[in-house]
Amino acid sequence: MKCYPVPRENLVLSIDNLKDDIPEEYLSHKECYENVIRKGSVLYDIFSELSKDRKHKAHQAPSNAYRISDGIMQNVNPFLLHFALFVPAITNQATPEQQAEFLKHGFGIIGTYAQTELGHGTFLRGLETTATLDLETDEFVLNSPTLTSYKWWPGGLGHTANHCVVMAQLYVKGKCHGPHLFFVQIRDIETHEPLPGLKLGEIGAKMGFNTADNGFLGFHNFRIPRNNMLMKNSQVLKDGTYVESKNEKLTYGSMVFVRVYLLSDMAYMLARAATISVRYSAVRHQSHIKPDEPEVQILDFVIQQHKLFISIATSHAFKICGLWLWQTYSKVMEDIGKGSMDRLPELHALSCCLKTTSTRDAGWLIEQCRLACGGHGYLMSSNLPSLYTTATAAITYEGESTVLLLQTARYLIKSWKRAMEGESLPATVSFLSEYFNKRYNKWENTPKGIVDGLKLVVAGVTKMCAESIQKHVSRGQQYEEAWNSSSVQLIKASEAYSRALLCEVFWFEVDKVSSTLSNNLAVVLKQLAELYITYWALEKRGDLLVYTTISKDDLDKLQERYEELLALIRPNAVGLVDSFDIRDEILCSTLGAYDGRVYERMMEHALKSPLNAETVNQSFHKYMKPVILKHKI
Ligand SMILES: CCCCCCCCCCCCCCCCCCCC(=O)SCCNC(=O)CCNC(=O)[C@H](O)C(C)(C)COP(=O)(O)OP(=O)(O)OC[C@H]1O[C@@H](n2cnc3c(N)ncnc32)[C@H](O)[C@@H]1OP(=O)(O)O
Ligand SMILES: Cc1cc2nc3c(=O)[nH]c(=O)nc-3n(C[C@H](O)[C@H](O)[C@H](O)COP(=O)(O)OP(=O)(O)OC[C@H]3O[C@@H](n4cnc5c(N)ncnc54)[C@H](O)[C@@H]3O)c2cc1C
Repeated sequence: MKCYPVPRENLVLSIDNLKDDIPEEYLSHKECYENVIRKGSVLYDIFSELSKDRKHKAHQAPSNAYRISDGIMQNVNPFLLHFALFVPAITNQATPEQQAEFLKHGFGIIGTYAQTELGHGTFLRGLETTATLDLETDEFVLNSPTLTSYKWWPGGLGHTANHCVVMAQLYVKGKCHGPHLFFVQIRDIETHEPLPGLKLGEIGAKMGFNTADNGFLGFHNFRIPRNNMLMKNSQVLKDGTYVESKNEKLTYGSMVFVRVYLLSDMAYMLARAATISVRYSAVRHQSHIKPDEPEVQILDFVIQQHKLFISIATSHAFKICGLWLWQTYSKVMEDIGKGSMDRLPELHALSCCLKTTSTRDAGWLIEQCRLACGGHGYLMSSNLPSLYTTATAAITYEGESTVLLLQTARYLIKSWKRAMEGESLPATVSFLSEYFNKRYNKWENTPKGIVDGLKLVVAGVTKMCAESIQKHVSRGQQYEEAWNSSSVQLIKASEAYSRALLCEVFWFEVDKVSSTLSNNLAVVLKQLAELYITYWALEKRGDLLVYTTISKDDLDKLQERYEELLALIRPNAVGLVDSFDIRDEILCSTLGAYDGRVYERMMEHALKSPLNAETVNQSFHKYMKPVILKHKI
């Protein structure tokens, strides 16, 4: 076995057979997959060696290896689900004995997380795949009773994984106990052939994520040992006794893990887009500001700064909030390990709204970065289109955004009711109890004043939702109907909550560490945090006018301060994206390379197009010429 030393960027990126002769965009769907498996297998080999001396920890922060693969597999790593969900699901949901058994082959197995079905993605209690206990043989029999019950979407399922964790409805002695997780081998380790009783395949081309190998899987009387049900939280004994979990939602823990991660993931996606677009904007000269002076860097247009600097600030906001949320997650997981689940609802609510806001913001901000680069941003070689399609997939996967915001709203409404009954609330929602005391406080045009104002918006909108639900109930609707009738406002409450959280955590975490930083760094970080908060105060000025005492004059002053901040950040803009420290081989962009040789790189890349291999394409003689000659006058 060829052994690699600990991979560092320069080592991994120096491995020759990890480079592409032909840009990925010129390969077929099948060639793309084969190419990414070729490269992914080299990386998988390196990580396997690296990880041999490390036990699979339940919740390990993403190593920078995850980032290196971004440069090598510009689209998506088909092994990603193995690391992102398959292993965490086992370490999070299986007993220690099961973990030892299922993970004994280490990286000898490649897994995925098979939960979504053709007919159900959001409503997990509606999943149709069944796992029925056979007492006589001490096995579960897995079945896909309908076409809609086929697993559909799991990454790596089509042709890569040989194992998966399957979410299926547990049936014991004729009784359904709801969705549970099962460890299932789906392909022969040696031949990679699908095991008998399975129908496996790939779901076809997508708008992006095309090397993720998302697949489908159908079961026909497929048998697994009873011990293959992940039994950390609930158990099925040999005699068929079902032992309930202390909290049935613990089964959903793997999804919380990824949602928490995605905040940091989006920070990195945005850092790449900001690096590309800001560097390009420093190179690109176009038009004049003063008619009698040369064409300017487009970065000198204030509106260009308005489009781009929010992405720099947002990347830092997501990074800092991602660390904060990760610490919360780790603490809650530790508490659960000690038997306390008190903070699980709070963690679920936080992860739902922050995952949604970070993925949505990453999507539209990356698109804004692309548009700010004009036509050249539309080239695949800029890497902005791929960043966009990869980031926006996250708005849907791991919990569709609308659905997750409604989950957070559920928590806000519960918290509001507790606040109105005088109960004490967790720190992340305690502001709800202070609404009536602070509603008419004098507005302060400071970052803290804005954060307080955004919290008043959350409380005010939540109050309005609670009143709306009550109104519908008093008119005869059931609670669930009243909830549905109020859902437009409920989404608004969650969105406001998420924004207030991001502003608060960003500002106070930066403020907290600023005394430990060099003065220059502290100044610039605070400028970014203030820019972020002021940007969103201006974006949400309508809500602030309704729920706080902010005045038109205050808003005018905020607009002035915002424009001052753009000017203050302008001299450091290129330095700020350089400080993301993303090397060219990972940035993969003709527009964003560190040396600024944009036009030369664009031409070099264009000449790699297969169409440029000859001056006259054969289609001229085969198709065009006969028509031209026929109609030639
Ligand atoms: C090469 C080296 C790599 C190294 C990598 C390292 C890791 C990097 C990872 C980061 C990148 C990740 C990239 C991933 C790529 C793609 C992955 C995509 C995977 C998927 O998409 S998996 C499938 C995801 N599917 C979902 O999220 C489904 C969403 N639906 C649900 O969650 C539930 O159905 C829903 C909507 C919550 C409703 O469930 P239901 O049972 O109906 O719940 P109720 O609404 O009735 O509420 C009941 C009650 O339960 C609470 N609840 C619900 N969910 C949870 C939860 N997850 N945790 C805790 N509590 C939960 C809810 O709050 C309610 O509580 P009440 O007290 O209010 O009753
Ligand atoms: C790129 C990608 C990778 C994926 N990888 C995986 C994977 O590895 N493993 C896996 O198991 N799954 C995976 N998924 C599936 C993903 O988790 C689901 O697509 C997601 O959970 C949404 O479910 P759905 O697509 O069935 O949409 P549905 O649940 O059908 O929702 C469709 C729309 O209906 C509305 N809606 C649904 N429920 C409600 C509600 N309660 N209230 C209000 N509106 C509602 C929402 O607007 C929603 O957008 C992946 C998906 C994508 C796009």
